[in-house]
Formats: sequence, structure tokens, C-alpha cells
Amino acid sequence: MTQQKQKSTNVYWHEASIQKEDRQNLNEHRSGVLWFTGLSGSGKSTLATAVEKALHKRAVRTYVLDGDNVRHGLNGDLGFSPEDRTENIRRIGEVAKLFVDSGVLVLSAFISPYREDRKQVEDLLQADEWYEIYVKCSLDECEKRDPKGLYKKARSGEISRFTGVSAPYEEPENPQLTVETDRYFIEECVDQILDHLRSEAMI
Ligand SMILES: Nc1ncnc2c1ncn2[C@@H]1O[C@H](COP(=O)(O)OS(=O)(=O)O)[C@@H](OP(=O)(O)O)[C@H]1O
Ligand SMILES: Nc1ncnc2c1ncn2[C@@H]1O[C@H](COP(=O)(O)OP(=O)(O)O)[C@@H](O)[C@H]1O
Repeated sequence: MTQQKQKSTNVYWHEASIQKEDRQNLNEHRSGVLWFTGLSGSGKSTLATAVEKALHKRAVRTYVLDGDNVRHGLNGDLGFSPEDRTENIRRIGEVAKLFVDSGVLVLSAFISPYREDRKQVEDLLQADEWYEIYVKCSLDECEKRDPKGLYKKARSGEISRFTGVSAPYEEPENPQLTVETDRYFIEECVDQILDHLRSEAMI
């Protein structure tokens, strides 16, 4: 699957009568994207889910977009070649942007291994709507955790192009936040993220 080309012609943008700002005012919080990126098993889903729970308690409208789940539906036609991963992230970016427009705080949990792909998503959003969170964990530790047994399969050759083993992961150069999940407990990482959101006046 290659990068989508614009095929639709004669289409016109329809301006809505209710704008993003109206929805944010109604919700009494800003919308945006917490973009968790990191190796498989680093803790993206665990943290996105735990942070969502904490935000929900504070009456923040949230939605988790998760790699495994989105690949069951919307992106079920995509594999793990570099081109498919790029298209995967491009579509997620567009979906995330719609959620942001709807006034929601999105928590996305995708490996998103390429810097350029993450930058493309960032460019779809306003500066204060984008929070890149690097879920940092050594390959060694991810492999020890191996919650789905995928590293084992990748090492035996049963899965090809596995991130960190036989496919690249490009670390964020300038993330808003780095959480080191091989150094801190889940609760500590969640607190670090919530503290950051507070310092950004997001909550
Ligand atoms: N080859 C290969 N490489 C990496 N990951 C693989 C692969 N094959 C299957 N899986 C499973 O797919 C999940 C990653 O999907 P993503 O959409 O996040 O990947 S990507 O952003 O397009 O790289 C990933 O989920 P997480 O472990 O939660 O990261 C795996 O469960
Ligand atoms: N500090 C931490 N943060 C997140 N997960 C952690 C942490 N410490 C241990 N873990 C464990 O690591 C695993 C991470 O799995 P998961 O969240 O599915 O990762 P990913 O979504 O990045 O593939 C879980 O079993 C989780 O309990």
C-alpha cells in the first residue's frame, strides 16, 4: 500500500456551524493528542489505558486509539512493510485530527517507528494539540516482558520485519515527555504524564 494520492475531485469543504472551540468550551478542557511511541512491549497500551482512566475520573473526554485494535478494522488491509506502516500512521493521524476537532483528548498507542511519519501527524495539528510521549524501554527488557510472545516468534523467524529485531525504530529526538518504563513503575509513569498535562494546563 503506497501513500494515498488525492483522487477525489470536485469536493468542497463544508464549514460546520459548531466549531472545535465551541465543543472545547462545552467540555471545559482543550482537545489534543497524547502520542505514545515506543517498541512493542514498552508499555504504550498499558500507560494510555491507565492515563485514560485517570483523566476520565476528572471528567475529561478521552479516546484511546490502539495499534492492535485499529489494525483489526480500519487498517486491517495494512501489514508491516515500511510503506504500510507509513500509511497506517497517516490514517491514524487523520482519525486523531477528527477526534481533536470533536473536542476529545486522544491517547494513541502505536509503535510509529519513523520520525517522518510522526512529524506528518504533528503537522496536521496545532502546536498545543500535540504531545509526543516517548515510552522508553530497552529492547532487552521488552524482550523479557514479551507479553504476546512476538519477540520469540521474531527471533525464530516466524515473524519478519519485527520492530527492534528486524525492522528499525527511530527514537524521538525532541519528545515533550519521555517515560522510562524499565526504570519506573506503571503508577510512577502515569503520575509523570499527569504532572506534565497539568504543567501544560491541559487538565
Ligand atoms: N512485524 C511487526 N512489527 C511490530 N509489531 C507487530 C509486527 N507484527 C505484528 N505486530 C503487532 O502489531 C502491533 C503494532 O502495530 P502498530 O500499528 O502500532 O505498528 S506501526 O506503528 O505501524 O509500526 C504490535 O503491538 P504492540 O506490541 O502493542 O506495539 C504487535 O502486537
Ligand atoms: N512502567 C511500566 N509502564 C508500562 N508497562 C509496564 C511498566 N512496567 C512493566 N510494564 C509491563 O510491560 C508490559 C507492556 O505491555 P503493553 O502495554 O502491551 O506494551 P505496548 O503497548 O508498548 O506493546 C505490560 O505487561 C506491563 O504490565
